[in-house]
Amino acid sequence: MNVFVNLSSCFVISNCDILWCQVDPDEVNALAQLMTWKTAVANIPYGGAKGGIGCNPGDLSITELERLTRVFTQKIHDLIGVQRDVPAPDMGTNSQTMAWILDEYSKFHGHSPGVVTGKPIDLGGSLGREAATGLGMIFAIEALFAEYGKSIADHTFVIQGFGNVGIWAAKSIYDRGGKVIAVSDITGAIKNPNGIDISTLLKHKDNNGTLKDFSGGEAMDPNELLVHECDVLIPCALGGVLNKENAADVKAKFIVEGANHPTDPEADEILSNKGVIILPDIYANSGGVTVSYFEWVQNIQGFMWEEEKVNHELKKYMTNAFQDIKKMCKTHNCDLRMGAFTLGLNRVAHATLLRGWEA
Ligand SMILES: NC(=O)C1=CN([C@@H]2O[C@H](COP(=O)(O)OP(=O)(O)OC[C@H]3O[C@@H](n4cnc5c(N)ncnc54)[C@H](OP(=O)(O)O)[C@@H]3O)[C@@H](O)[C@H]2O)C=CC1
Ligand SMILES: O=C(O)CCC(=O)C(=O)O
Repeated sequence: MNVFVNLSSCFVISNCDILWCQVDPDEVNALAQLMTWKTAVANIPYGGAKGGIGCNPGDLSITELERLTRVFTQKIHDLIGVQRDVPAPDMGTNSQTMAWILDEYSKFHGHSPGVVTGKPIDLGGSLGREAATGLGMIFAIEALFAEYGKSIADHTFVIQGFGNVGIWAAKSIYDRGGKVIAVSDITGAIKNPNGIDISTLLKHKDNNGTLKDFSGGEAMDPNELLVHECDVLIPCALGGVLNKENAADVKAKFIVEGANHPTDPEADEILSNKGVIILPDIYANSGGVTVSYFEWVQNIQGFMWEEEKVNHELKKYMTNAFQDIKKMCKTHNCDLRMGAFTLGLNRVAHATLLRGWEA
């Protein structure tokens, strides 16, 4: 098994999200960098980091996963800390993983709820964290659609990935009257041009662990999903899924990057030339780390916020970040991805200069 961790340097405290999936050091390095720009765009006092283990959690028993997580924590416990680096869940990890990290870390350093975020509520987790990345994306889409006088209910959506991010995005779209017309997980894809009943699909996935054989939709080729006719495409699974092989065939008018780096640079150019509007990952999926920051603040305060307050603050951060990105786009006459990177880089550069680290 290939076990590694990459923790990047930070201004205040970095945020080391933990992936249990197929990973390699270059990819984790790139993801750590993305976190740095993401936390700057979100305007929260974190840097960026990422750690991962190359494994398929689906192949491991619960006790194997626990042992793996505890050994991983034994290797990194001196690198993380409430005021140093705060791990959070990412692909293939969840609140249970965070509970094991917290417990193992606490054996070395004493009980420290603030050392991880995305943990179970009963161990000091934040209300609203589980939904935060998906819901944050919805606030991002609403901020974008407000520019066109449109709403979620006017649009059709296709979602790749039905895990933490995909599920909460689908639920939030469904609750607002939007039509999710196709979704996929690792086992396959389903479509329904009239809109999938997401609450029934969730029960099906809970009971069967897969989208397969769902009676409220028709099976479709998962490779077709990304180029399926729709208004908004939301990749919420792997990186690099939009590439030069399929970008020209994408029919969506908007892409909202729930996954990290789902669009490779060649695809980005092809899609931009086609006039597709992309809400970039470092903004679109920043709701997760934003509520992780709220969780850490609550742990330090020793005070739990109501879910309404968490969601209200999340909406404020997502809306403010969108306005800040738009200002960059206007100033530099650029698209949203360039606007978001410029915003993030400028904030990091400004903080660097203030600290006297001028080269
Ligand atoms: N969790 C978070 O807060 C954040 C996550 N992200 C990013 O969002 C993405 C998803 O993360 P998250 O939801 O947490 O991960 P999860 O592990 O909860 O879910 C991943 C989903 O992707 C599906 N999947 C895996 N491989 C494929 C494939 N080849 N084709 C289609 N679907 C596939 C899985 O299928 P199955 O259900 O069958 O296993 C699962 O539904 C990742 O890129 C992650 O880095 C970004 C910001 C925050
Ligand atoms: O910090 C978090 O809560 C997780 C965020 C995350 O995994 C990401 O933004 O890629």
